[in-house]
Amino acid sequence: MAKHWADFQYEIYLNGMTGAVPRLPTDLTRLEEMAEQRLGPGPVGYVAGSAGNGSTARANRAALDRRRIVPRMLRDVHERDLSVEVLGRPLPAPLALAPVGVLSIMHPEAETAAARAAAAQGVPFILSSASSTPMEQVAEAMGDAERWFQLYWAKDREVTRSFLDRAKAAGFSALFVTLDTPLLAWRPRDLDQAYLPFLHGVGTANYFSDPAFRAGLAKPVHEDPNAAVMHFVGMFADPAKTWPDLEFLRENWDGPIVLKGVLHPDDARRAVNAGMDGVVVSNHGGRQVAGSVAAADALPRVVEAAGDRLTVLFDSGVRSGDDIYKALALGARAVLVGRPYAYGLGLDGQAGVEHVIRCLLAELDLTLALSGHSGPTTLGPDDLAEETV
Ligand SMILES: Cc1cc2nc3c(=O)[nH]c(=O)nc-3n(C[C@H](O)[C@H](O)[C@H](O)COP(=O)(O)O)c2cc1C
Ligand SMILES: CC(C)CC(=O)C(=O)O
Repeated sequence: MAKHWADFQYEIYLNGMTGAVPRLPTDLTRLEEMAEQRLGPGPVGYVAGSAGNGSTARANRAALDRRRIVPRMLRDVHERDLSVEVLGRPLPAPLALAPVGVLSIMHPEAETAAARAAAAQGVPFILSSASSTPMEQVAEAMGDAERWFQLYWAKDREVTRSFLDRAKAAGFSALFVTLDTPLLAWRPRDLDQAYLPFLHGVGTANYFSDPAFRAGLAKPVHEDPNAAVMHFVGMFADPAKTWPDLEFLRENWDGPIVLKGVLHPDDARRAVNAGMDGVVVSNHGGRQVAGSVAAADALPRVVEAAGDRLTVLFDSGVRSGDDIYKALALGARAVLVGRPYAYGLGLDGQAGVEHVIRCLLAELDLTLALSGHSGPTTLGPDDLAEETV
């Protein structure tokens, strides 16, 4: 019998018999405020912030909230199984941790703690190129657990080649290429505090440890760390890239390649033509294009364009199990979650990230069961109604 993630609720109640209550809230929307009180406005502002006046991030939430679940009754849900296949891999649940850069601003154990949490719960961890921990260290902490690598497609081809080689050698099985960040967006919350984490003693050790990256520096990192950061800022992404450039990645990566940040159905068709394996329908959690379409509103059209030719994943605004349910009903195979686990990490390290994963999946399990589904595979658009205000 598959694991029932919902059992977490009775574990919490039973622990309560000895006076223990969860160290973190089980409504994950409360984490941001707690994290800000504990960790201060700079780091939490960076994590919480978004592009422009925040309208994209708000639209992400509104698009999920506007869709309502239409539960079905009397459908035998006593045995449930949340497992799905993603990119040819069996996963225990339709969830992965999104790539989030420089996690050392949240916790000293940074990506290592988050990756351990993912491994402990059986959820894939997507490591950011901009990790504050070298990818080999993160991989070692994960044993043989499922890990995927997110690529910022650098201007310097040798850095990209080096990252791909390192990721392969470190056992990352899939490549997520982020397309929506050819430049860093206008982010007022960071600009108003003049806070860019890379310049606050954090650096991005994943680049700084890379021989091809270091070869481009005039001075060693320790002699001029700010110059190294500015070199990173100038080269980590390449606004000159176009669709034919994907051939280079296809030639240099044997495993699945997923394009992250696709919102237009024509771009999904282009992904198919370029031989890609999947897309993440995402607007980067509202952090890139101010005024962008909400990710959940873009999802159905991308799903339709992809047909069965691409694995369609989803992120941007997911804060609860019912949000995951809605994204799956709109056609996503699985979802990624970003900020909630970053706050969990900041507040309680590995245990905090595990708490976030367990809350999301317990709530998903219960939402499915209470709505008449024994697993994600039977969900469809008919399980949702759209509120018109
Ligand atoms: C602090 C922070 C850093 C991020 N860094 C990266 C990154 O390095 N690479 C990337 O592809 N996406 C990055 N993202 C975007 C996430 O992968 C994901 O698309 C987004 O967080 C999803 O929205 P959510 O935070 O509402 O769940 C970052 C997001 C945040 C909040
Ligand atoms: C710009 C990156 C290095 C990090 C990122 O993706 C983000 O802050 O959203």
